[in-house]
Amino acid sequence: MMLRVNGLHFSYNRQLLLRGIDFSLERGQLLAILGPNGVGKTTLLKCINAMHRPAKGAVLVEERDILSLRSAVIARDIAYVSQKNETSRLKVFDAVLMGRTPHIRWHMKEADRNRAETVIHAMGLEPLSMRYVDTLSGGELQKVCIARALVQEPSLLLLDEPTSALDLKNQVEIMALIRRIVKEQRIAAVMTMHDLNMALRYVDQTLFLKDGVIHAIAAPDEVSPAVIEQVYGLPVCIHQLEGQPVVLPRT
Ligand SMILES: Nc1ncnc2c1ncn2[C@@H]1O[C@H](COP(=O)(O)OP(=O)(O)OP(=O)(O)O)[C@@H](O)[C@H]1O
Repeated sequence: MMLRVNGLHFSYNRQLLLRGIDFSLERGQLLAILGPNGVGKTTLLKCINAMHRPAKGAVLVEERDILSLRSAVIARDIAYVSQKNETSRLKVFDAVLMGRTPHIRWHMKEADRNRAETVIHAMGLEPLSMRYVDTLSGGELQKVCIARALVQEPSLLLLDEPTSALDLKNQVEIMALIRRIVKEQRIAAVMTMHDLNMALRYVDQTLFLKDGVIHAIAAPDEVSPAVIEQVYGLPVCIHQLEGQPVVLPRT
C-alpha cells in the first residue's frame, strides 16, 4: 500500500480535531478529502506530509512510518502543494526546475531540464516561463506550484485545494493532467477539494470528513445525496448528465 493512515488522532492545543482516521491508498489512485470549512482537511494533509505530528496513530508511506523517514527522503518522495502559495523573485522556469532539487546530487543534468520543459509544456506555461513568479496572477501561480510538484516526480502527491484559483478550462485541464500522471506513473495523490463535481469526475475515492471523523469513504459513483446532505447540511440531488454525476443544491 502506498499510503496507510492508521487510527490517526490530531489536536491543536489539546483540542481534538481529528479522531480515529483510518484509510489507505494504492499506487495509481487519486483520493479527494472533502468536508465543510474548518473540519480538518488541510490538517489531515499536513499530518500525511509529516508537517504535523498526530497525537495518536500513524501515517505509513509504503509501510514506513512517515515520522521515521529522513527529511531528504520525504522531500524526494512526497510533493506537497499548499493552499497558500509562496512567491519569490525567481523566473517561472527556475521555480519549476527547483522541483528537481531533491534528486540532484552535484549538478543539474539535461534530464532535469527536460523534465521541467515537459511539464511546462503539458501545463501550457511556456508563455510565462521567463516571467517572475512574484508578478503572476493567483491562478498562474497555482499552476506553477503544481508544475513544480509534478517536476519532482514524487511517489505521493499531496495537493491542498489545487484548483481553487483556476478558471473552468484550467480546472479541467489540470485535473485531467494530474489524473493522467497518477495513472501513467503509478503514483498516489491525495487532494483536498470543495468542488464536489470536480471530485466526482476525476478522483477514484472520496473521503468525507464530518465532526472530526470519516463520515464516508466511497467511489464517486457510490456517493449518495444523503451523504452530501449529512456532511454539508444542505439538501442536494445528484443527476447523471452525459454520463457524469452532477451535484445540485435543492434550495
Ligand atoms: N495552527 C493552528 N492552531 C490552532 N488551530 C488551528 C491551526 N490551524 C488550523 N486550526 C483550526 O483547525 C480547524 C481545521 O483547520 P483546517 O485548515 O484543517 O480545515 P479545512 O477543513 O482545511 O478548512 P477549509 O475548508 O476552510 O480550508 C479550523 O477550525 C482551524 O481554525
